[in-house]
Amino acid sequence: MRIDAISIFPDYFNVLELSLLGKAKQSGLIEFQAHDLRSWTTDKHKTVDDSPYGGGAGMVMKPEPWGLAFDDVLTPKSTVIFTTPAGIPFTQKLAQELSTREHLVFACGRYEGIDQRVVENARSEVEVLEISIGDYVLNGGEVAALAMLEAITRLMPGFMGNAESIVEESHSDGLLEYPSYTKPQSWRGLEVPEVLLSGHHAEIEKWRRAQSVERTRQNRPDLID
Ligand SMILES: Nc1c(O)cccc1[N+](=O)[O-]
Repeated sequence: MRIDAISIFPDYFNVLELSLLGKAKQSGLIEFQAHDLRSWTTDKHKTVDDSPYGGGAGMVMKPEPWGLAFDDVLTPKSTVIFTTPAGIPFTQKLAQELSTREHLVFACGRYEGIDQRVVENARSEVEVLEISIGDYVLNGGEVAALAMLEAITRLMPGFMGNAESIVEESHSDGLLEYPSYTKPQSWRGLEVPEVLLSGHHAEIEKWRRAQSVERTRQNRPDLID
């Protein structure tokens, strides 16, 4: 998979070198490049924003630099992801779907967002998704892109050393993950649940399933229809 990220703060993505993603890049599983949107400005001040039509607070990202950036970066097989609070919810299911795409382009807005014509223009050429990671306010789309990048790339075949580890995770089966324990067996007077020491795999699976359902009921009743 090829992944590009376009931002006025491309250094945000340097952190990817530290993680498994760095190894995936080295192994050739993923090609990643972050781009500075200002590379596509044409004035000496490298202007990327202007005041909003219709008035209102803040500034809006101008369409021209984005259009020139997409002209250079997009291919017919690209999927453009605008990270925005106004987007569809990012879910494990969506991460799974996006993990099979050939080329992802993350468009990271700042200020009050990107001129909507940038989305419309891109949509006339390639697949475009406006995606949100949650109902809270960030200063820009870079952090959201990093979260999505991690959730998507770790699902790619060959990315995680132990493929099983991505099977039993929260949200992989619509439920939250069961609680986990490791050595020591007793810690500050707190014991590991007996069933986990029994070696009885059927009973352990039954207990874990019940724990997942109970944890989901407590923390995410919306996931249980
Ligand atoms: N929530 C938010 C934001 O405030 C700014 C950019 C992207 C997002 N998001 O993806 O959720």
